[in-house]
Amino acid sequence: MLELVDLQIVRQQQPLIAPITASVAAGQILALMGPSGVGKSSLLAYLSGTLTPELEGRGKAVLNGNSLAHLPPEQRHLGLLQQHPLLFPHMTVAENLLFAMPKGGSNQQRYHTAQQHLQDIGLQGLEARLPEQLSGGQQARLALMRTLVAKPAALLLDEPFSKLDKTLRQDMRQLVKDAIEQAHIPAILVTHDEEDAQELASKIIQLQAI
Ligand SMILES: Nc1ncnc2c1ncn2[C@@H]1O[C@H](COP(=O)(O)OP(=O)(O)OP(=O)(O)O)[C@@H](O)[C@H]1O
Repeated sequence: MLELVDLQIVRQQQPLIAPITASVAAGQILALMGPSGVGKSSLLAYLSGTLTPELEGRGKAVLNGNSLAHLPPEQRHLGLLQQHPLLFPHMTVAENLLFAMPKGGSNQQRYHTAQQHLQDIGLQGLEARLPEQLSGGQQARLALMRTLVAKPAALLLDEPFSKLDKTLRQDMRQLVKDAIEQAHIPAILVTHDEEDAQELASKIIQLQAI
């Protein structure tokens, strides 16, 4: 469960948005919508501990009983998916997954598990390729899987479908929805797309500028 209490983004002592309060249960998605520049990405950055120093976050975020503000970013266990797939360009498809997978077990076992994950996202046989040798849709699926194998406690999705065409977008939506339900973790989706929000989210918040 992820609870947000009076979250706000502030620039030079001036709040940019009206405070938001919401809770997101495991397996569910909260969508944040609102005009460009209102502060949607900044809210996600505040949660993940990567907010630019020019901006300040206020309010409380509690993930499974732990206040995020009390944890350094690397201990928050948040998975982040963005518009541009986050993949190491010099690593193969398999290496990208193996890097993110929990350590332990034999190399052979780990490689076998990675292969199964690749099969789940239709990338079987592409283990040895570099990310640049994948299509946009394949990269998006690999970036999603790479985030999930790290077993995040919650997912932050910042316009993750906006680079995909209509059909791929539909496929990715379904994949993300199923993955969040299966991993049983809460997620926040930032989007400009009404359809994304309607199809995925159990709750939609329109951020209001002030
Ligand atoms: N480094 C910075 N210094 C000062 N202001 C910044 C900085 N980065 C972002 N901002 C401002 O913070 C506000 C919120 O930006 P943010 O990217 O969170 O908006 P957004 O709602 O995600 O926009 P979009 O929908 O266009 O992606 C904007 O007004 C932006 O100009």
